[in-house]
Amino acid sequence: MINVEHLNYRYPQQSESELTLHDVSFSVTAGEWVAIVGHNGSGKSTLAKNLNGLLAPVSGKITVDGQVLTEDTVWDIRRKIGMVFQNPDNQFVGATVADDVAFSLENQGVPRDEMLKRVADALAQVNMSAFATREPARLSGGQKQRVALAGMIAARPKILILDESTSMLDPEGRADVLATIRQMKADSDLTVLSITHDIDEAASANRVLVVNDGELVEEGTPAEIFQHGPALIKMGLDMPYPERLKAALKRQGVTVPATYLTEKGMADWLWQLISNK
Ligand SMILES: Nc1ncnc2c1ncn2[C@@H]1O[C@H](COP(=O)(O)OP(=O)(O)OP(=O)(O)O)[C@@H](O)[C@H]1O
Repeated sequence: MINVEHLNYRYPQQSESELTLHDVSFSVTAGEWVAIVGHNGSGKSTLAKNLNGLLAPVSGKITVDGQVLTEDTVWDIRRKIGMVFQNPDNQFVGATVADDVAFSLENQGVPRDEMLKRVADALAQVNMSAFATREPARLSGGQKQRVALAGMIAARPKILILDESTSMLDPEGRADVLATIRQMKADSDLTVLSITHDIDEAASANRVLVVNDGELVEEGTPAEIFQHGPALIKMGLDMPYPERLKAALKRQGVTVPATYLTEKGMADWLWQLISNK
């Protein structure tokens, strides 16, 4: 669904010898959920903006749903990609929350009855029905992120790119959004690319890509990547709780399993450890 080959990108004010993205190549198959992690400033947002043509690379090739990204195809490609940014303020166009969620549907020429239904359903999914007639600018950061996501649910893009779009939500809100995305994936063959510092969001992905200083340095399943323990912090991820507990036990001289443990796995292992004493 997404294919990136030898992508190089520099901002106009950078010198010829500098690159913000350096020789980045990866593929995402249809229906896959890929998380992109990396420390602040490593180039993740720049990569996302290259994917939908908001920024044009120095060199390299991007193919989205079989179309090579060029000046001629950029509008077609943008229609297939729904993007939710960390700070959705700049994305709001409607006078009310409902207008805003409806905006892309109007552009797609969706009939009015269906549009109203899709908007109501999308707002219900993100628990924002009560805010339908409010002004988007007056909402809290987390509410804005929910509305931006509702816009994507209603628009039904083939690809959803989330750029730290759960960062302003509390843990419960984040869990709700992840559940909503899982539901969207179950309803259609949605491809998801999520840029995140949140370990639960990364754990929801099929695959994790690690970006460091503009280069793709590693990729693996969440379990493979999480085994890095404390090094995860350098990768821009918060360390998962079982890994933090494992590190603390190891410091106390306890022999801990080398494999990645989920919270349930950790509870089972601890139970066994205590039972054997
Ligand atoms: N508009 C811009 N002009 C010039 N340089 C920029 C611009 N936007 C970002 N950069 C620089 O490009 C590099 C990569 O930034 P980018 O926002 O892509 O990183 P990121 O990994 O998404 O970071 P974060 O996790 O903080 O969002 C940084 O050094 C940043 O300062």
